[in-house]
Amino acid sequence: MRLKFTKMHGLGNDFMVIDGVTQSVELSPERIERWADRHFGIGFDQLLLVEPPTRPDRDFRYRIFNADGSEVENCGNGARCFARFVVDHNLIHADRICVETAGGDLELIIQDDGQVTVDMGRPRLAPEKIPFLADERALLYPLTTEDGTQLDVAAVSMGNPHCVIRVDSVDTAPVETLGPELEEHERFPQRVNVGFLEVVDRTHARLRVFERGVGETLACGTGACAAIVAGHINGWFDDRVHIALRGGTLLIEWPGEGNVLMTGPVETVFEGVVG
Ligand SMILES: N[C@@H](CCC[C@H](N)C(=O)O)C(=O)O
Repeated sequence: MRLKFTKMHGLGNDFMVIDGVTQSVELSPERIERWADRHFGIGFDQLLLVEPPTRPDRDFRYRIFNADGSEVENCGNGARCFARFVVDHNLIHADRICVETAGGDLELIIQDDGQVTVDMGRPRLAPEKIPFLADERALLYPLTTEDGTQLDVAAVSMGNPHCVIRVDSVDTAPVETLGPELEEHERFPQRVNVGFLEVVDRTHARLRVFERGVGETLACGTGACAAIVAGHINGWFDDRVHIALRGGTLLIEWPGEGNVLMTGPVETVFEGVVG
């Protein structure tokens, strides 16, 4: 099987993007894990697969696989790359693209300056929708770590699950230790992406994310949306927030209800063929 792919990134969160509309694609978790390897493979955080839609009101089906081979529901930085990819590969001629994902529908809007805005849909806050084990919905939940420390965390689904912890500084946040521990915490039955959020002021934030199935990445789009939603419901943010991730900055807009909008850049790195 010789397969054409494109290497892309959104703020350093990098992707192998495959056109599954004009090519027949056979994937397995082992093959994805091998390709994701940064020494023996192509190297990426997620593999994005473009497929024909299963519904007439959608342009494409957008599938996402983490570097560990697991298929997941949503990827925000990937959605921006997806929009650029389908236009550059002449799979569609439009600047507004509707896609279905396992985590819900998204609308992708290509701006005149090349940035892409993604309508990420509504955040889900009910514990059973995340999923998160809790008796009732709360703004912050007490969560006990292995060493008995009690943290206050927010739990948000942007189609995929996120745990958000407010920290004084992302520079000293225990991402490498607490990230993997909370990713597997028993109260998140489908594992979770763990965000460490520093509130700079009401319109600026900093964030590091330990992603489920990958490890710490340079940026996480759904993680940025989840962090701003968590901060907004707790009264820390206004409706438009610039959020700085390790690889660059996203604009997140959410007025406290309805859909979350995320705007940011996209880069194509190279085209390749894998055998
Ligand atoms: N990098 C992504 C999120 C990718 C999926 C995530 N690791 C998960 O397992 O849910 C983004 O930009 O949103």
